[in-house]
Amino acid sequence: MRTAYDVDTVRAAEGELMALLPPGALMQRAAAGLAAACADMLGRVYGARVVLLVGSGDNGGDALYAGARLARRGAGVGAVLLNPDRAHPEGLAALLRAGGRVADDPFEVLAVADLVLDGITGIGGRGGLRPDAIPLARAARGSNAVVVAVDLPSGVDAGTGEVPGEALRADATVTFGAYKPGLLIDPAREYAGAVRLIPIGLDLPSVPSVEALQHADVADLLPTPGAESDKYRRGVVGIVAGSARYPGAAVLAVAGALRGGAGAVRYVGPGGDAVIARFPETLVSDGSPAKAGRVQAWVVGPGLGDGPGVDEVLGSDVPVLVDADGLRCLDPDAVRGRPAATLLTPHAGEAAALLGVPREKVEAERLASARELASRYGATVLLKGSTTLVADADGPVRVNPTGTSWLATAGSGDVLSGLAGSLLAAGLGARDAGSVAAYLHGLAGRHASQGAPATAYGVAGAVPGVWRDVAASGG
Ligand SMILES: NC(=O)C1=CN([C@@H]2O[C@H](COP(=O)(O)OP(=O)(O)OC[C@H]3O[C@@H](n4cnc5c(N)ncnc54)[C@H](OP(=O)(O)O)[C@@H]3O)[C@@H](O)[C@H]2O)[C@@H](O)CC1
Ligand SMILES: [K+]
Repeated sequence: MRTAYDVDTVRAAEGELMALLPPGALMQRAAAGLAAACADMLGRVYGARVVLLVGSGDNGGDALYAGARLARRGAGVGAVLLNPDRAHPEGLAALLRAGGRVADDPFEVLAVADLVLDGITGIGGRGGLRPDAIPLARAARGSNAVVVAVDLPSGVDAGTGEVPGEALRADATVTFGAYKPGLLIDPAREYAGAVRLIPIGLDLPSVPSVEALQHADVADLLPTPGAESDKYRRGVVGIVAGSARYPGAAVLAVAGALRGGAGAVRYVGPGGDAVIARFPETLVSDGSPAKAGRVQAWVVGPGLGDGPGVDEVLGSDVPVLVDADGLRCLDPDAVRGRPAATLLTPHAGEAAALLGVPREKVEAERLASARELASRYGATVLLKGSTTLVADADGPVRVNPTGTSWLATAGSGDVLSGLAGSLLAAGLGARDAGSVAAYLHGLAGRHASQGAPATAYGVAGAVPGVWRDVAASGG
């Protein structure tokens, strides 16, 4: 599991550790790791041209000490001090002692740099880059240098992944002690590039604020049929989807559900013929969900239009996944009062409609939006996007690391809802079902596309191969 901690938690752990160590020791650990990472990226340190962008806090101190280490190995290091009176004094002294210097003309040195270290702000930064820093960040980005962010790309919000103004775009970020949520959640994540974590000995709590499943975690969660399992014990998932206008959604949701580990898939709705034509193993009916037979979880909504079924399914006593058209007119009290789990799977536009805010606000504030929805509805919320989030009202939010922009294709969400519903029916809790489904779906999207456009049907078809790969990595 990859874990990320909010700023207060990191600072508290830092405080505890600093009390046990000689002054400055922690910053030296950070700077040593940072300098080593820069040396790796440079290949050859001797003769390399390194520029430090130095703000007024300890983030700038890290950059100065790392610059001193690189200068001692023969790099030409120039520091651009955004606020000369407040640059970290010991760090600056160390740089000058090692042969580094303060740059006279920032743009001149940036134009010829091999590597730029962004030490403008780290976890203490507030409110995006300030006007004096913006041209420097742009010049760094516009140069041929490798741009390395110290702890975080300056200008992004460490705790939320929000980017309140302009921020520096890095090729890589070297972060200390723990990932911060902003390194995993868009839009900030996009600014970080490849992230490298330098352990500095922080003692962090067992519960993070954000976590990302890795292959082995997913392998442990995948349902596997026992020797005694029959189709009913493996779980039956019911799909209420499709309409005369959108029959394909029914096929795609069923396609996802058949790949998700449930023992059987019941389909309820007007798309039965299309479903059977593709998937003869589906149990189809066109009456009401209650008459379709027992299921262990329901999926309701993909391509449903104004079709019936949402209220009836929400009135059942099994886990329910609500997607797409099912999310329109959702009554918070009806969801909150349910005796079993509810998993809502909106994209940003649907989440915005549920929250009564513009879509842009949800896209800019993904973590807060997912949490707010989860809290209003007393449900688990899977907010789709390039970094899909799965949130409950409290507890760690899961962020999916496998997404690909090729998944932004028609019908892809229908496959995801079927897949997640099937995992619910197989017995996974809503958070696990949502995050495992997002993980497999993201990988399946990558496999199906191989760098070219993929179809939703192709994504569903790629799930078994991905499942096998992931399962093979389990312990
Ligand atoms: N935690 C750990 O375990 C370890 C932490 N370490 C390091 O310390 C870093 C945190 O250092 P920090 O607390 O000094 O804050 P930091 O990020 O340098 O910024 C604050 C300064 O910036 C200013 N400022 C604010 N907003 C701004 C803006 N938008 N644009 C420009 N300036 C802005 C603000 O001053 P202001 O101008 O607002 O008065 C203040 O002076 C952390 O990220 C890591 O790198 C490691 O060394 C060791 C282990
Ligand atoms: K930084």
